[in-house]
Amino acid sequence: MSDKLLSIKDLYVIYETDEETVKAVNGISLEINKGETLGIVGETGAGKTTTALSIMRLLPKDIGKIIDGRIKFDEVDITTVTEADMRQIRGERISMIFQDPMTSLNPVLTIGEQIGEVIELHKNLNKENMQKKVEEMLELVGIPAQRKNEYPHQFSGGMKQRVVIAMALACDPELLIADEPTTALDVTIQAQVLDMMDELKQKLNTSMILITHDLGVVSQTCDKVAIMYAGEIIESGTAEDIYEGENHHPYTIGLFDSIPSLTKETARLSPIEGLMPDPTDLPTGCKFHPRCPKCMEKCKTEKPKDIVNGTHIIKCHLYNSQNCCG
Ligand SMILES: Nc1ncnc2c1ncn2[C@@H]1O[C@H](COP(=O)(O)OP(=O)(O)OP(=O)(O)O)[C@@H](O)[C@H]1O
Ligand code: NI
Repeated sequence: MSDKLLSIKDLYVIYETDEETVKAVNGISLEINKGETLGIVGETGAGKTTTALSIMRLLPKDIGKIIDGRIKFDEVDITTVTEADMRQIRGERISMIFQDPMTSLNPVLTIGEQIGEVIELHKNLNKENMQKKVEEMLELVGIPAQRKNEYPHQFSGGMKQRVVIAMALACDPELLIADEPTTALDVTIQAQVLDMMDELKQKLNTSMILITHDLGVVSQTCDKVAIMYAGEIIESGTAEDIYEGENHHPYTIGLFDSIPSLTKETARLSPIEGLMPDPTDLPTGCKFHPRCPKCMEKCKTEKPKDIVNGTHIIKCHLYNSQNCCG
């Protein structure tokens, strides 16, 4: 049975200007099956949004370039498909919630009008059915249908985010990419929106990519997790591999240590020391070695390979095929 929906193989993406070449994505591979949710986790600048924009083929024109690799969505090769076909895929089969969702709402249109616009683009409905669909979408995200005549400023941040999610789902996409969908919200509202996304995923069987800085955020929602550092996936696996597995990449351990704790008041955040490397001048060997507490001599010169143990993959010299990965 092939229920593979998206597969990315050895993808390399750069941003090229006259002054510099930013190596944003450096050889990532991943797969998502139908109905599955993948979390992509990493610090700022890791290449998460670039990966999402590559799937949508919305990299900034003339600057952002896929220089190698394949992106296959169902049977379509995203890297070579025509712009006309891509336009149809975007919005009809794949939709994306952008990193700054609050700005994706138009202040002068009602919530209902804005959801209606999305539906109109993709579905041929008469006025009455269109209104029904708008109401259905609002209720799906937990907003009473009668609020469709209100304007964005009458909604709280969390409610606006629900509207943005309703718009993204209005075309019944097979894949929803959510780029930091809750970062702008406070912690309680964040949890509510995530719970809702979790429910939607069960109900609609939509595949999802959930992008976040915070390993804690994806734990309840994701089937699989990919951890990105300097444009590479340095560890990936099922949620169980990542949250219960014994062995981890030192960077993943650092991310775990920096999850804010709600329960332990005295717990101090221990963010990973140092900064993400300059993407125009990446370190040799393992890209994490300058920050790695476990750095060995060979990490400075030799690129680590993926060490695979079933579904769990770690790119680190600490492990080899005998002792990985748990
Ligand atoms: N239009 C652009 N031109 C040049 N460099 C860019 C452009 N967009 C992104 N970059 C660079 O590419 C790298 C990857 O950026 P990307 O936005 O994919 O990271 P991210 O993981 O999504 O980070 P964040 O968590 O901050 O959103 C960064 O070094 C970033 O500065
Ligand atoms: Ni981003």
